[in-house]
Amino acid sequence: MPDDLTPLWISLKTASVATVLATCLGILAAGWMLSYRGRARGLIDGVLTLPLVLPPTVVGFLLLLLLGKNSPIGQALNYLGVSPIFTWTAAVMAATVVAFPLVYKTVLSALEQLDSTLISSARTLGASDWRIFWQILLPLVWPGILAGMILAFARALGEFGATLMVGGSISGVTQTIPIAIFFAAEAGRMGVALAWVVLMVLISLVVITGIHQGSRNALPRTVLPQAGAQRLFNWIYFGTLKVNQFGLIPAVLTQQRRRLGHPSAQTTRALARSRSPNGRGRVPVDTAAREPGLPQLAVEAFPAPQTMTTPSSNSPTQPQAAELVVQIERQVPGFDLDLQFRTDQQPLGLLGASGSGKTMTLRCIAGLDTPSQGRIVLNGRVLFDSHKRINLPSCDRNVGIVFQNYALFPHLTVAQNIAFGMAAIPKPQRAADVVQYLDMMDLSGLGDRYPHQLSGGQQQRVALARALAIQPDMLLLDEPLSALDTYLRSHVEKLLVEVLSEYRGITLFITHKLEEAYRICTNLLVLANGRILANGTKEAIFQRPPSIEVAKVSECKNFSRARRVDDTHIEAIDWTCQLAVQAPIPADLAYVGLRAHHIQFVFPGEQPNTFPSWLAILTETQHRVTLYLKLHGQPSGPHDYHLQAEVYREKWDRLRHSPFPWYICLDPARLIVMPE
Ligand SMILES: Nc1ncnc2c1ncn2[C@@H]1O[C@H](COP(=O)(O)OP(=O)(O)OP(=O)(O)O)[C@@H](O)[C@H]1O
Repeated sequence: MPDDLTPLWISLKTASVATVLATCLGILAAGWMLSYRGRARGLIDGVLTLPLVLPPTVVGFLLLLLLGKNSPIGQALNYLGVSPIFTWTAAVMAATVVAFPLVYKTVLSALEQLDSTLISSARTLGASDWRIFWQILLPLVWPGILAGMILAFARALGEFGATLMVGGSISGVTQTIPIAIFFAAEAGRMGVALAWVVLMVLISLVVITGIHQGSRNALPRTVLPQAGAQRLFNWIYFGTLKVNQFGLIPAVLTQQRRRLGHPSAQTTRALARSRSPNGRGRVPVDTAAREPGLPQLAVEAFPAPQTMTTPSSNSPTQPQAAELVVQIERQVPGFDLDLQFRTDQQPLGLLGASGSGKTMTLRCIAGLDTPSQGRIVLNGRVLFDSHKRINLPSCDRNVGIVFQNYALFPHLTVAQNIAFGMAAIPKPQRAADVVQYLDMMDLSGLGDRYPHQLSGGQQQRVALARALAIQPDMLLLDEPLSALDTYLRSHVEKLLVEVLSEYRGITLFITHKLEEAYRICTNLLVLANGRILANGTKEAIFQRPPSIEVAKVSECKNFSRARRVDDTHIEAIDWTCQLAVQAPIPADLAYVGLRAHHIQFVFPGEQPNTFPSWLAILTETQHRVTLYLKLHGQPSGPHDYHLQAEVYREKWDRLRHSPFPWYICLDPARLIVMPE
C-alpha cells in the first residue's frame, strides 16, 4: 500500500474540477455548434475534437507552446504575476482539454438527435434561443450530458502525458495517480505501483457502471420524465429556478379549478374567440415592423365576452379584419417555390400532393425557413420583406403552429406545455388560462400528466391548446389529424371545427385529404411543384376545377380528352361519345371530367347523355361500392373500363340484380370542361 495518499486526492480533485470545466465548455460549444451552419463547421468541429485523437504528449506540448513563458499569452500572464506552467492549474488545464471533446461530442450528438420540431415549436411559442437551450434542449439531453461528464471524469482521471508535460511531477501538487504509478514502477517499487493500479481499476469500474446507468437513462425519450435524473433536472429547473414560471402551476391549477368551479366548455370556448387578428400577441404593436400606409393595429380587436375569464384581456379597441398577404420565392436544390396569395379570417386549406411545397410555405410564414425573396404581411405587420431586409424572428411573429407529430415537450407536463408560450402573462392569470384551455380541449384533469401518458388525440388537443394559448394572429396547422386513427380524427376534427369557428385570426390548414379540407376550410389553395394551381372557395374549386391537375387533386376520378363540337356539345374522345354540356365550353377545351358519385343509373331514353354500360370490376367498402364501367359494349377484362361510379350500398343492393346493360346518365350540369 502507498504510504502517501496525496496522488489519490490530487487525482480526484483535478479530475473533478476538469470535469466541471469541460462540461460547461462542452455544453456551450455543442449548443453553439448546433445552430452554426457556416462553411467552417467541419473545420471548427475538427479542432474541437482534436484533443480526443491527438497523443496526450502532443496536447501537452501544444499547451506549453500556448501558455509557456515564451508565448504571448505566457508573457502576458507573467506580466500579471501568474505563471500556470508546472502548477496544479496546469494539471487541471491539461485534464480539461483532453476531457472536453468527450462532453462536446456526446452533448452535440444528443442535441442533433432531438426532434427539430420541438425547437421549431418553442420558437413559434415566443421562446428566445437562450430559453430554448435552457428549458428544452438541456433537460432533454440531460442523460447525455451525464454520460459525457462520466466519460470526461474517467478521461481526466487517467490523464498522464499532457499533465506531465505542463504540470510535471511535483509531489503533493501535480503528481496524480497515473504519474505516481509511472515513477513508482521506474523506481522498482512494484508493490506501490500495483496498489495504485488496483485503486485505478476499482475507480474505473465505478465509472463504467456510471456510464452504463447514464446511457440507459439516455435511451428512450418517452421514458425520460420517469427517469430519476430527469426528475431531478425538472425539479432544479422547473421546481426551483423557474418555479414562478412553471413550478407553481399544478398547485395553482387545483386552486383555480376550485375557485372557477370547472367553467363549462361553452364558457371556455370563448378563449378561442379572443384570438383576434392582432389579438393579445406577444409582439408589441409599436415594435413590430409595420406596413407603410396601413392602419395602426388594434391591440385588442375582439373583446372577451363577459363570461370569459381570460387573463390578458386589455380594453377593446376597433377591430381590424384579419389578412395575410404572401408573396414568396424559395429555391432549394431540386425545388423551387413561387407563391402569391392573400387570405382572410376564413380558414384556408393548403392541398397538394406530397412534395408540392405545403410545409415549406408554412415554415416560411412562421419564420422557421427564410424565403429567397418576397414579402409576408400579417394584419398589416411586415413579417418578411427581402427588399427592406425585414425578417422577424419566429418568436416575434405571434404565429401558433401545430405539427403533424404534435411536437409536445416530453419533459414538461400538459399544463407546462400549454403554459410554455404564456410567459408574458401574469402567473395567476396564466394558471387560470391553462385550466380553461384544458377544459376547452376536454382535457380537464390531465394537466399533471406527461405527453407520453396521453393518447394521440389527447396529445393533439394539447398541441392545439398550446398553439392557441399564445393568442396567435395566425394558426398554422400542418396535417394535424393525419397521425390519428379514424375515430380520434373525427373527434379532434369536430373540436377543431368548433375552435376555428370562434377563432378570429388567420388559419392555414395543410392536408392531403380533400374531404378533411372541405369540412374544415372555407377556401382552398391547391399547390403542385411549388406553384399555385387554384385558389378560391371550396365550392368553386370543387364544382369548376380550372384544370385537370386541380380536378385530380379534388378527387375527380373520370377524365376523357375532349373536342368542341358546337356551343353546347363536345366529343369525349376516350369515352367515344358525344355529350351535351351546360357549362360554357372554353376555346382551348382539352378535357372533360365527371365525379364518380355524380354518375346516375337511369332508364334508357329518360335523360340526355345516357349510355349503356357493363360492369368490368368492382371494389367495396362498408358503405360504398365503386363500379368500373365499360360504355357501349361488354368489357374484355377487369381493366377494360371507361368510368368509375360510386354508389351507396343500398343502391348497389338494388342495382346488382338488374340485367346488363345498365344505363348511366352523364348529367350535362355535372360535366366539368377543362382547358389545356
Ligand atoms: N431544407 C430543404 N432543403 C432541400 N430541399 C427541401 C428542403 N425542405 C424541403 N425541401 C424539398 O422541397 C419540396 C417541398 O417540400 P415540402 O415539405 O414543402 O412538401 P409538402 O408538400 O409539405 O409534402 P408532404 O405533404 O409530403 O409533407 C420537397 O421536394 C422537399 O424535398
